[in-house]
Amino acid sequence: MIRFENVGLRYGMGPEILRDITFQLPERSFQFLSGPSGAGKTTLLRLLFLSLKPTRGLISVFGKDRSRITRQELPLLRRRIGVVFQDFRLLDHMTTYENVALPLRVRGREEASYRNDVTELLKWVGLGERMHVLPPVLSGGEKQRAAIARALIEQPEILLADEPTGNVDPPLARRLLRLFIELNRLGTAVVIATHDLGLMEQVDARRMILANGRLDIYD
Ligand SMILES: Nc1ncnc2c1ncn2[C@@H]1O[C@H](COP(=O)(O)OP(=O)(O)OP(=O)(O)O)[C@@H](O)[C@H]1O
Repeated sequence: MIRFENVGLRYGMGPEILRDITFQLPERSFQFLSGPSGAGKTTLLRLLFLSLKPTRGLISVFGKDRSRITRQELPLLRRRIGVVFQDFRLLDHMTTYENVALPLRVRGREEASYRNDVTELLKWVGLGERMHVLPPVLSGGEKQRAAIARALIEQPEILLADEPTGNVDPPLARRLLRLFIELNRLGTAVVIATHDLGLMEQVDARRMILANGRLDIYD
């Protein structure tokens, strides 16, 4: 679904953060992305989410050459990729339910057409009882799950999660991981960026390790 060939990235005139990155993200795959702090994990996720352009190399997304994707085409392609950001990016003045429903509302969908889907998804992530509260009242783990639900509401083909277990205790981290595994079983390709070796040991999945700008892949 996504292919990188000899991709390089630098911010402005700075040093090359990513160098000669080559890998594929197959349909229905499950992979971890790891590496020391500052190695470029978030940067690589931003390239996958089409919010950055590579400074060299080729990226192909759903069969399209990244360099030929127009601004008009971006929203439609991004809808096929769900992202859970490190800082959640929930809107504090909207309830959990409204945050999750927002991508659909923005598209002009009638609430009656999605109310059930949003409610079911919130139950699935364990927030059935918390859907009418505002994010500032949620715990870190609850915010995390709300952000996951929002990323999934449009049934993306790929889910990218940046340190999804960064702020939660080990039992909740295991629960989130089970959620990602279940999602993957249902057909979504999952990429989890994490420092957490313990988390990676719990799943037999491909590991992509970034170090010094390069990517090593362990199947
Ligand atoms: N917008 C930006 N402008 C300039 N440099 C940036 C920008 N974003 C990130 N960097 C630099 O790129 C490098 C990689 O950062 P990135 O956030 O991708 O790493 P990371 O592996 O996700 O780190 P962490 O594990 O700490 O989140 C760092 O040296 C960082 O300072």
